Order: sequence, then structure tokens, then C-alpha cells
Amino acid sequence: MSAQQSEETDRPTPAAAHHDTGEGLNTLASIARLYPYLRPALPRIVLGMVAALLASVVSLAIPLVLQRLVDGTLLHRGGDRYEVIGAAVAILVLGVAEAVLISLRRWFVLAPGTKVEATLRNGLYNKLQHLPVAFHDRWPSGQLLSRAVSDLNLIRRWLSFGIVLFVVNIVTIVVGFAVLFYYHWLLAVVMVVLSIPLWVAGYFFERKYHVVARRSQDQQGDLATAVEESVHGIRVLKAFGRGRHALQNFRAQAEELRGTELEKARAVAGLWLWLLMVPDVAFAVCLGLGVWLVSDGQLTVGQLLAFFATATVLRFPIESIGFLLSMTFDTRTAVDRFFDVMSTPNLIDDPASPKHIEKPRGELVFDHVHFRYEDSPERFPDLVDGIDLTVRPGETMALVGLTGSGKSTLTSLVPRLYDVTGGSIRVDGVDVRDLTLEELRSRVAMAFEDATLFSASVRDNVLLGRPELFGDDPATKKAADAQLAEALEVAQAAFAYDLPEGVETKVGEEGLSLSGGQRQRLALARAVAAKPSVLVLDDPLSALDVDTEARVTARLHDVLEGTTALIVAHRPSTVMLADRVALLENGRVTDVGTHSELLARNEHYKFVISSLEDEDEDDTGRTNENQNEEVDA
Ligand SMILES: Nc1ncnc2c1ncn2[C@@H]1O[C@H](COP(=O)(O)OP(=O)(O)OP(=O)(O)O)[C@@H](O)[C@H]1O
Repeated sequence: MSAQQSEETDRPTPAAAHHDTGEGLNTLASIARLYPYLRPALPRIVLGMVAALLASVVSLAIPLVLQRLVDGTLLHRGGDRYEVIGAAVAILVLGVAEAVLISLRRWFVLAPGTKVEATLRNGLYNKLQHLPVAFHDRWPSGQLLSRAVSDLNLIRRWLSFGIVLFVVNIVTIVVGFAVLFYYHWLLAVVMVVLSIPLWVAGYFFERKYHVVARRSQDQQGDLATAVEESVHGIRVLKAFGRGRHALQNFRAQAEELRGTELEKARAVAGLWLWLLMVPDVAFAVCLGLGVWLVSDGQLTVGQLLAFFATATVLRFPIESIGFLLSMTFDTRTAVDRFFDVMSTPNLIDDPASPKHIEKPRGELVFDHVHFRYEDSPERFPDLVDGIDLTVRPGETMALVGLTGSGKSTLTSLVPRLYDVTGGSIRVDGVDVRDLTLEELRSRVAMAFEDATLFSASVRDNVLLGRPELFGDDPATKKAADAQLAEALEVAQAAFAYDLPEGVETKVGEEGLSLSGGQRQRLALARAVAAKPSVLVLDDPLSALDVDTEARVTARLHDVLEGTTALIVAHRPSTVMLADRVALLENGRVTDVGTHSELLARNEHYKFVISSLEDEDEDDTGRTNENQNEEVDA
């Protein structure tokens, strides 16, 4: 850890942040963390439970009517016709009431379940947008995808169905056993004692299933990552003939998941064995005992009949407990996985009392800046090891250094994609950490070598940093068209007008495929259109051919006149664009000056530039060879 870092006591550090993983919580306490999201839906869920409870009470009342019918009318009053009809009507009414109450339960709980799912999903997406890049470096996309889709789906099903049935079935079982006691205490005691193995099996099931369920859901996330990566990298896999190898890896992962699923199924099957066997054994023992009690005169036939009718009503709640338990533990795992993300502290956030840049001029100052990646081994020095550099307003500064010297890393500190671990970066005299992220990122725009385009029109992609230019009124549209035209012209991206639907053509992953150079030019146009006071360009011209690069460079030079620019340069031609050059070496800026000054006085600079020239010639040679091959073909 650098000296600066330990001096920065007022800034939060990852170690100081609280991360709630749910470990050590019991299942209910873990799920209870959903309460803030559940609160609006609770009234309907409770109403659904009440409807389901009433349905259970009604189903338990039917045996009571049967008992009255048998003991009263059938055995003692010789089967009075009106009493039999009355009992039949009562049972019919109770049956209809039960059906209506069950429908009501479904109606009450379905809508809030989907509402909660949508709220959770929006919350998760929002959190993912706010979490810093360091979080996304660590988390595979499939893990996030499986949380956003299948875990939230599980939670919804549990809310709409699992929790209601679970509570209602437990209450039904308790009330049902009380009714059994009412019919005959000895039979009920036998029933309770014989069901003890069930509770023991349930206890062991909970301990085992929870662990396996977590493993299974994590493996599903890994599998989603594998699919995502191979779809994303399908060209590389095909070009290197590695499809079979990728398939083997995928099979191994899928097989591992299958093994875990089997383990889960075995745990559930073990519980089912007890759930099915115990009631059968209990029924058999109670039947024998019941018949003896009737013959001994301690129990009426009607009571025995009602006892078994009630016990039959209780079978479904008892049998469903296994399924509902596994569903509850799956949900607990889904909730834990949801909060793994939601409780990750966001250390790159707006300050408590933000400052504001009154008069933007575009001065960029690196003041003894230190930075190291979180996973960097202790024994390594800071990657950025005390950089002091001032980029004057309106100046274009090129960053030059050997590959891996930390140029991209340094540029990413300016818009706070990562936070410095020591020192500070100031824009117009204000520490970037004292600005709101919105203000900082409207003042600083960035274009990367790896140009990302979203599945949206060219217009939407290029004007991404200008939300005020999205609107239907004619004045806004006119301003947007003018800004778009200027940015496309500077980035030499007029090809966009020739696309099938012009600038309204959808590009990106689900749109038209563009070449690497075309994508880069649109990404550059996006940075230019943002009209920032500081433009940070991380080698944004690498995929352009030499002529296009020269044209873009010339136009950028005009546009950059009033804009401060920090450009990572991999080509001598990009270096020429700059007013001054900063040479990066061993995590420090070791020299700053014009290109010719550095060439004249700095041996390391000469070496770096000559290696850039070699690379460039290789690239140009390759481009020319490709062009020749195309001509030959
Ligand atoms: N997200 C990350 N997590 C951990 N280490 C990283 C991360 N990104 C980059 N690094 C490491 O930091 C070092 C500097 O990388 P960086 O991309 O900043 O160098 P560069 O000078 O821009 O390289 P190049 O000229 O090849 O683009 C490299 O050793 C790289 O492995």
C-alpha cells in the first residue's frame, strides 16, 4: 500500500465496506431481507393467505359434516331422507366455497409476485449500472445474468405460490392435528409419534439441501458465462478450430451441473420417501387401533370415518412440505445471490457534499497519483507509482510508453472508472472525487480502442452522452442532427449516411455488423459529440487504415483546439497530433516535452517510438498484403 493511500483516511476503502453475504443467517432471516421490496405487495399476499387458510378450514369441516351424518342420521335415525339431503347440500356448498377461495388465493397473489420480481430486477440492473468497473472485472457476466433472470424467477414463484402454500399447509397441519385430537386423543397421539421421523428427515434435508442448492445455482451462472463467452468469441473459436475443445469444456461444466442437480434430486427423493411412507404406516396403525376402539365402544363409526377423512385432507399438506421446503431453500439461495450483488458497496459514488466546476476550462492535473489493481500481488509496486502531470487547457497531450506500462489504466482514472489509491486527479482545480459522477462524466468524455456499440441506431449511439438532444420537438431534432453531422464528419464516419436506413440504422450486437474501423469511428464520434472539456482517447484510431487515420487526425486537430485531450498513442502518427508528449516508464512520467524535444534528448523515448514504428510497419505491411490478396482474388 502506498504512503498516500494510508494518508487518505477520509476516503472509504474496500476493507472498511460492509458486504452482507447472508452467511450465518437462517433461512427465514435471509429471505426477510426482501422485506423492503415486498412491502407494497404484502397486503395482497396476506389476503391470498387468508383465502387459502379459509379454504383449508372449509376442507377440514367436510369430515365433520360426514361424522354428524353417519353418527346421527345413518346409525341412529335410520337414514332420514331430509337430513341426508341437507348434509349433501352442506358438503356441496363447502366444496364450492373451497374452490372459490382457492381461485381467490391465486388472484390475490399472482399480480404482486410479478410486481416484486420486476422491482427486484430493476433494482439489480440499477445497481449493476452503478457498481464500479472493478466489480465487473471480478464478476463473470453469466453469474449476473443468472441472478437477473433465473434467481428472480424463483423468488417470484415462491412469493406467488411457495410462501402462501407453505404457511397455509403448516397451519392446516397444526389445525388438522388439533381436529384429530378432538376426534380421539389416542389415535392423534399415535399419528403425531409416527410422524416424528418426518421432522427428523426434514431437519437433515434442510442442512444438506441448502448447500447443494447454492452450488447448483452458482454452476448455472458459470454455464451461462461459458455460453455467453463462446457466442461472443465464436469467430475466434472457429478461426482457431477450437469448437471441439470449447464443446468439451462446456460438456464438463454441464456434466458437473448435472451431478449437482442429481444430488439435489436425491436429497428431495430421500425426503419424499419419508413423506410418502410415514403417512401410510401411520394410516395402517391408526386403522387397526381405530377399529379396536370402535369395537370397544370408545369411538363411534362416524368419528373413525371423520378421523380418516381429516387425515386424508392432511396428506397433501404433509406431502407438499418436501417440495415447498426445497423451493424455500432454492429461494433462500436466490435471495443470498441477489444480495451478494446488492450489498456490494459502491465505492465510486457521488460525494456527500459535491463541488461544482464554476468555469470549465479543461485543465487536467495528476497530483502524485498512485494506483494498483485490487488483485495485484503485494510484492509488486503500484502500477501507477506517483504520477505528476499537468495538461493545460486546450492542450493535446499524448501518453507514450511500452506495452503494459499502464497508459490505459491512467486514462481510466480520469472519469473514475477506477479510483486512485493515492494522490489526486483534478479537473479545473477540483478533485474528481469531489464532483458528482454526472458532472464529472459530462466534463470528461472517453473513447476506447475496443469500441462498444449498443443495440441501437447510429444516432442513439453517437449522441449517447447528450441526453438533452433526445426529444421530438423540431428545435431539439435540428440541434441533434447538426451535432450528429459534425461528430460523424470529424470522425470520418460519413459512411453512416449510406447504411440501409442512414443514421437510424440499428447497429451493435443485434444490429448491422460493422467493421472494426467503422465501429471505432462511431465510438470516436460519440466522444466528440459529448462536447467535453476534457477528451480522453485510449488509442481510438488503431483499427483505421493509414489514410483514414490521417484524415481523422487532421479534423481532430481542428476540433481539439478548444478541448483538452489526453491521448494514448500507439502510432507515431497519433503522437504527431499532440502538442506535448508524456513518457510513461515504470509507473511514472519520466519526461514531458514536444515530440522532437523528447526524440533529441531521451533514449528511452527513441526506443519506444522506434518500437511503435516497427509495429506500425508490420501492421501496414499486413494491411497491404491483405489488400494485394484481395486484388489477386
Ligand atoms: N482490470 C484489470 N485488473 C487487473 N490488472 C489489470 C487490469 N487491466 C490491466 N491490468 C494490468 O495492468 C497493466 C497495465 O495495463 P494497461 O492496459 O494500463 O497498459 P497499457 O500501457 O495501456 O498497455 P497497451 O499499450 O498494451 O495497451 C498490465 O500488466 C495489465 O495486465
